[in-house]
Amino acid sequence: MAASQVTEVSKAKSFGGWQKVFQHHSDVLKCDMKFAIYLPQESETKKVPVIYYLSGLTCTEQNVIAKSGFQRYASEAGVAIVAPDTSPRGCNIEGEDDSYDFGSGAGFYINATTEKWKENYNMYSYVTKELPAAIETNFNIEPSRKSIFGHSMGGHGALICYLKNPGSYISVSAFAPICNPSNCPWGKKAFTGYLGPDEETWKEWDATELVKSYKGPNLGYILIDQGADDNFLKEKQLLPEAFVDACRVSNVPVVLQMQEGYDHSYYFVSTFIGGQIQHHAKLLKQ
Ligand SMILES: N[C@@H](CCC(=O)N[C@@H](CS)C(=O)NCC(=O)O)C(=O)O
Repeated sequence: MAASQVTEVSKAKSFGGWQKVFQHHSDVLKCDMKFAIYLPQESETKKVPVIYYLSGLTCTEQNVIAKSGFQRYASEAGVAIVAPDTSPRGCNIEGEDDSYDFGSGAGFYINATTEKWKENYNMYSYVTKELPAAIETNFNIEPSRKSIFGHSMGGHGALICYLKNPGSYISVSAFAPICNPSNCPWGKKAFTGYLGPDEETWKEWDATELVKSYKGPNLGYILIDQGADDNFLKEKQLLPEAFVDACRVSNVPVVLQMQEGYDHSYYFVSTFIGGQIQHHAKLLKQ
């Protein structure tokens, strides 16, 4: 079955629009995938802009739709929000379910090159090409008006999708992104597994490296919210200062909002998701 053939799994009315989940077969991941889409009421009568949301480690498409309360803000702004799963599922790769930070639930939104993972672990192609094509075929979406954001591993995913496709996404933002995976334990483990030990090959998948040579347009600024009491910040998994320093060097506008007292959880994401959606909506509707 083609990826554009989607089957509805669930639907619930929310703030005048619909929170739906669909399933389809992904050719680039060679497995069945679920994704969530929130369709605001406007989409019943006209094409609406879309914001892709990439989730963090251990998540499926369910976490953000159940925990962040984003539907209120998406409805007010008249934008659709698409939330894919975080990795291929059930591929029968030895060890795929052994750890929370590698394999299932931890696709890192890159294309793997190592023998063991490259058949299935192509989340970058999935979220930048195959999924948008399926969304544009099936829903009332304006293809040229899309933005991207995400949390933690997904915040980094959003940054690399934006930086590797100049002009494709109107804006990007992130919650507590893993900013410099080549230099943190989560990233080193994932990149060694998916890309192999040659760190030179990691650079094209690391936002802090990519921004150093970014020459594309910036309609707005890159917006990052980071909890100041986030344990993963203290453990040096996130390294936002490395990303901000690299942006300064290449003159890419960035705003890092340190949020006093907040941790890494969905209590933090739900507090600031309204602000990030409004940031995107303003640029998407210009
Ligand atoms: N389970 C991991 C942490 C995983 C984690 O914090 N995941 C975040 C994204 S990086 C998340 O969104 N978890 C799911 C949730 O809170 O609903 C640990 O205990 O160290």
